[in-house]
Formats: sequence, structure tokens, C-alpha cells
Amino acid sequence: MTADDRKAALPAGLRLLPGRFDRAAQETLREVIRAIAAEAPFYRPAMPWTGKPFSVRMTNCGSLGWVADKDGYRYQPLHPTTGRPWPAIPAMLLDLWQEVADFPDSPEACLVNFYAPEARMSLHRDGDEAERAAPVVSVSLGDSCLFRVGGPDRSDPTRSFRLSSGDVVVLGGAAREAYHGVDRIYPGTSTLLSQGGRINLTLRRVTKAG
Ligand SMILES: O=C(O)CCC(=O)C(=O)O
Ligand SMILES: [Fe+2]
Repeated sequence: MTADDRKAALPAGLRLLPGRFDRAAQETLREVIRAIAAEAPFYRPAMPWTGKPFSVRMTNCGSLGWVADKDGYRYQPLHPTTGRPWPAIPAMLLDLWQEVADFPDSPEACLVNFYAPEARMSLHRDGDEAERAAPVVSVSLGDSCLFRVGGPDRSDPTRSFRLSSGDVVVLGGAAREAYHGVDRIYPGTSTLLSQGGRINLTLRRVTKAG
């Protein structure tokens, strides 16, 4: 038995689609995100209550965007600093959802995370969406990362694996409720983003946001 065999199994409903986007498609996505960020700039959210800034910078596209500030976590239709609506979700990402989500309706939200080399995302569950039958569909671009996933309880055993530019992860079924996070970025592992770092796109159906 290897060390890996002793680790938790991947949760049911987690699908990894390595290299789902080839380099040309990644470059197109990069330009699409550049246009989104020109309209809806990346900003640094803060942890509720403590106000501690996230290491990840964020923006959104879609009719709703996920935000975090001293008042809590929520979805809202307007960018917190510009006050403008989020840009539409690009057709390429709606097409991806149609192909892999196995869910009839389109996503309302696409969170765009930017990880500088030192950024990470601590273990959490995506729990602010009313529609939990819809999966979370996530796209990785730029530098590789170490992604960790466990079970529905924070104390469940976890497994980690690398995600590289162009990879897609679908968290559906039981995996929709699984704890997950990003332990680290591997700087210099991709030439896609000239400044380095990693972009993650996270499509969610949401509906009836609080
Ligand atoms: O960056 C990732 O791969 C995961 C992002 C994530 O879990 C989230 O935004 O909720
Ligand atoms: Fe998440």
C-alpha cells in the first residue's frame, strides 16, 4: 500500500478533466478575463467580522457575484467598489457548463479568483448558494496549484492533487458539499499569465441568493 492509498478516496461526484482547455483556448479565456477585469476590477475581499484581507483577489461575472466583507459572505448583483453590474458570463464558459455540469439551467455566478504566488485559499465548503443540486464547475489557468479536497465535515480526511492550466474540476453530487481549498501555488509552472500567478474561474448556479 502506498502513502496515497491510505489517503481519503476522492469524493463521489468529483470529476477531474485534465487539459480540458488547450493552450489556444486558455489564451482566449485569458483575454476574456482581461476584458472582464477591465469592466469589473479585481479587488481584495475581507473576512467577515475580523476584516482580515484575503490573499486571493477576486472579481465576478454573471447576474450575481460572490462577495465577502465585514458583514459576511453573500451574492449580489453589483460590484462592491464600482457599484456597476457584473459583466456577463462569456459564451465559452456557458458552453463548458452545458457540456459538463449535467444541470439544465445556466449558472448565475462566475467567481474569478486571482492567486499571486503566495496566495492560498483555506479549507471551506461552497455554502452560500440556494441551489445545491447544481455542481460547482471550476477552471484553472496559469501557474499550477495544490488543490485539497475532503468530505462534508472539516475533520474528514483529505487528499490533495495538482491542478494545471486548462484543467477543469466538477464538484457535483456528494463532492458539492465537500471541504476543499488551495494549499499553494507553484510559481513559474505556466507561461500563460505574463505576470505569473493563477486564475481560477468558479461557475455556480446559485439562484435565490440571500
Ligand atoms: O481556486 C480554486 O481552485 C478553488 C476556488 C474555490 O474553492 C472557491 O472559490 O470557492
Ligand atoms: Fe470553494
